[in-house]
Amino acid sequence: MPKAFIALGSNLGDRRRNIAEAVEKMKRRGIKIVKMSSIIETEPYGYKDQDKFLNAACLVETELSPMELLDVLLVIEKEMGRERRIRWGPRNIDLDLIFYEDWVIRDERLTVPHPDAHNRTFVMGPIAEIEPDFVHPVLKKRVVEIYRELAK
Ligand SMILES: Nc1ncnc2c1ncn2[C@@H]1O[C@H](COP(=O)(O)OP(=O)(O)OP(=O)(O)O)[C@@H](O)[C@H]1O
Ligand SMILES: Nc1nc2c(c(=O)[nH]1)N=C(CO)CN2
Repeated sequence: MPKAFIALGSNLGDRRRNIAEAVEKMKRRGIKIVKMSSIIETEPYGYKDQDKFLNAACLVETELSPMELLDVLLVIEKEMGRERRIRWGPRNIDLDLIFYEDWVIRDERLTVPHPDAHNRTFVMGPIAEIEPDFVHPVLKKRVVEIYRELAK
């Protein structure tokens, strides 16, 4: 079954509960959670004037196509009442599709690998924790190496 990595983030409301709820919702929609990273607290990236985030990542298995998987993630965000206001601003839940197998997708609705993931310690750290040897299909580097370079 195809494998994908999903990054989760929350900086509004009960952050830990929001992450747990999003994971439950993915399971209920038939997405198999193979590995779940630790949940870490991180300083806001991009738009800095906001509260700290909790971030995590999971490795999933799914028969959904990348676009179908994205749609499920967007539905879950919507069900959880997420409102889109500021780019890179506060949110109760953010679900990003980071990798889907070793596919490279450049569609107007979906870019995989996520185009900024390699610049984010809060994405590379959790993925490196669960699957350090996974190779970024564009950069051709292991995620643990990308993470180490970011953390320097
Ligand atoms: N790999 C991806 N994962 C999630 N969304 C994506 C991806 N590639 C493109 N998108 C598109 O991005 C749109 C906006 O996403 P979102 O509001 O979460 O952006 P953001 O969280 O502010 O920024 P970022 O994606 O850089 O974290 C989604 O509706 C989706 O169509
Ligand atoms: N630390 C951290 N910063 C962020 C995050 C996030 O998940 N974690 N998500 C954002 C939305 O794109 C913007 N900034």
